[in-house]
Amino acid sequence: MTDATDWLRVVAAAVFDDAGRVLLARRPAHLHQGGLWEFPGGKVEPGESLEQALARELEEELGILPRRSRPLIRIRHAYPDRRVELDVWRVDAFSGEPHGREGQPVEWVAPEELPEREFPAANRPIVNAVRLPDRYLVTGEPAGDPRRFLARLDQALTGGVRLVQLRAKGLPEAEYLRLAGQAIECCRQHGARLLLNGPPGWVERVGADGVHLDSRRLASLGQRPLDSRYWVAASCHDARELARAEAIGCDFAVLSPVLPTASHPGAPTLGWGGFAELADAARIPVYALGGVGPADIPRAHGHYAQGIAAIRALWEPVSARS
Ligand SMILES: Nc1nc2c([nH]c(=O)n2[C@@H]2O[C@H](COP(=O)(O)OP(=O)(O)OP(=O)(O)O)[C@@H](O)[C@H]2O)c(=O)[nH]1
Ligand SMILES: [Mg+2]
Repeated sequence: MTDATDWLRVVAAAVFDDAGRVLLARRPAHLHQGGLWEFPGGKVEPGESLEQALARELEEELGILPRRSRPLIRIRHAYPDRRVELDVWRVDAFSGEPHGREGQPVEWVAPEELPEREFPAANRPIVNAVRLPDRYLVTGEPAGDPRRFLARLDQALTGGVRLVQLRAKGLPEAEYLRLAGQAIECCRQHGARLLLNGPPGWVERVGADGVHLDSRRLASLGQRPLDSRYWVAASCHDARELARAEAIGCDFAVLSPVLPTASHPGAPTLGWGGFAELADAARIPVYALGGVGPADIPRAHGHYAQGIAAIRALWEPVSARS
């Protein structure tokens, strides 16, 4: 028996196919959390590295060998009868043909359909991590002709951005809402999601995909402002704000500043070490923001981040990049 005070170390995998679907397995009815869907995986054995445990479990349960994998999220969850530390990896290439080697049903599922499945309680943040991309664009302030702003947005989306926060603190309400409508249309054309950095009530009015709460709104809310069909994200700067974002049921957070930025010279920064400590302890996916760009994505993944969030590094016109 496991000592009740111990954390049971588990590795699990979000295995993706070339069509972007993820592989689920159904837990046998007699096991812990039986009958629910899960990401294939199992207990780490003594002396095993996480990568070794991942390769062994995927071979035992699915008959595949991971060829390209990276950390996705680490979540600790206390069930009434056991406490698990789930190290979830994203597997983007593998050899072999996956099948339920232990007789368990397996199924390829599109990420957007995951919310309809029933998972163990620990899996809510994992499902969000699977559904979220590795970069989150925060728009620069619109200035002048909105057509220039929309052209830039289109350029970022063409470059692969799939999640956008419309941040335009300087615009009056009517102009913000008009721009939001146009930005949503632009995002739709690329299959991307748009979150409003504004009052949650605006989201349904313009048909956005969710809300991004700044620190002030996060502090003022006692509960999640929108239902689970929408994304709810929050800007955090320390453990207290992250705890608040989790407590009100946010889907993910952005934690900053990781590194010094041109917009806040001399401001104290977390550094990657400080970031990793907070992101690891968080129970929701966390993006790294502040002085980081797409080139930092692998490093972010090595520090418990979902990926990077950026204004400058994702928003500059391509021609202006060196
Ligand atoms: N594999 C997997 N386990 C999960 C998930 N979510 C979750 O809470 N768990 C919990 O993590 C633990 C995983 O153990 P497991 O039963 O898969 O272990 P295993 O493959 O080594 O099984 P075995 O001990 O029967 O050989 C269980 O307590 C399970 O409830 C998930 O998505 N995937
Ligand atoms: Mg298992």
